Amino acid sequence: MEGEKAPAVEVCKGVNGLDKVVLREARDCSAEVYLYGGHVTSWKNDGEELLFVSNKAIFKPPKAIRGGIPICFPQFSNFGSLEQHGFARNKQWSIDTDPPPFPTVTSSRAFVDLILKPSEEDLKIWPNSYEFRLRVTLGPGGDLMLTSRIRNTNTEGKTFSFTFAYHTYFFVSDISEVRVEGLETLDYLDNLQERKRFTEQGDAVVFESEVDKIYLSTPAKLAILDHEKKRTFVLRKDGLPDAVVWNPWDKKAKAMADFGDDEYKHMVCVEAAAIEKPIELKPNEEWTGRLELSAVPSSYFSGHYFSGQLDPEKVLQSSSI
Ligand SMILES: O=P(O)(O)OC[C@H]1O[C@@H](O)[C@H](O)[C@@H](O)[C@@H]1O
Repeated sequence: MEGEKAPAVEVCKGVNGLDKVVLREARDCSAEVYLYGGHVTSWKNDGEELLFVSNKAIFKPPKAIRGGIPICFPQFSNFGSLEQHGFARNKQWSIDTDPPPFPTVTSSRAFVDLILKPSEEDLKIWPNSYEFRLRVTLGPGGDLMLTSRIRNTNTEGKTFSFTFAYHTYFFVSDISEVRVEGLETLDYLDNLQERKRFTEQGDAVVFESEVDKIYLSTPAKLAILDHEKKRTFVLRKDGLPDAVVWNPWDKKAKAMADFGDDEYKHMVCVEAAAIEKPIELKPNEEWTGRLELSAVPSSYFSGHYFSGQLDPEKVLQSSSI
């Protein structure tokens, strides 16, 4: 007997009674988005979790959820006077029931539109009116797409600028066997060395200790290869020139209250971002930043991955941004 099919979009309660939206697609693919933070906390293909969320994550305002995809807006890190990574990740978002049309049509039914607007209190901290619309879509093949549209709704002719990141925590089986490709030969600012500028020397980014770097002017496509799982995450991004790579390693892990001591072994943050050149919006102007994630089997060739290049066969199988 066939059971009742679960809905493609369902609004329900998550941890601590917080509202969340569950998106479902065929083959046990799903995603979960909390209205608190407009925060994606789960993305599964074939029932397997692809994002990292800490066992110690605190699902309670005002602390941002540790893991998943926090949204950093209107400030990345401490690049300004606002709180670390801005306030969007610890605000209550709403479901946008009537979003303006999207230029690209999706064949997916599994999507949700969220919106964040400033309250009177928020305006005291950052005196700018804006509408931040976030669409989260789960594609029919299990890909996850996030589209942010930020509009300046200041009425007094005031331009504002902001920095931004999709602070994505990927689940990996063993960080010491992970490599990030697409960033080789690029310049980066090293957060561990007073944000001095260096040029990446390795043929990929690998992890043997704490890493906290902001790569500049990065390509639209990046890959994270998980050797043990033989899985590659492909990131495609648009409007987001920079990419942050972060793993806290053992010492910083111990210092974080909402992160397990050994959990650094099972996560890596690769964050599609706009940091070096802040986005400037005149009144009524809108900016769009898109991230598309897919998980594909890794290609293996004579004991080595195709270094520096993604396997075109595999990459072409997933839809383009
Ligand atoms: O603890 P938070 O505020 O979520 O930040 C986590 C990390 O986020 C990364 O994006 C930063 O580059 C790191 O410097 C920071 O430690």
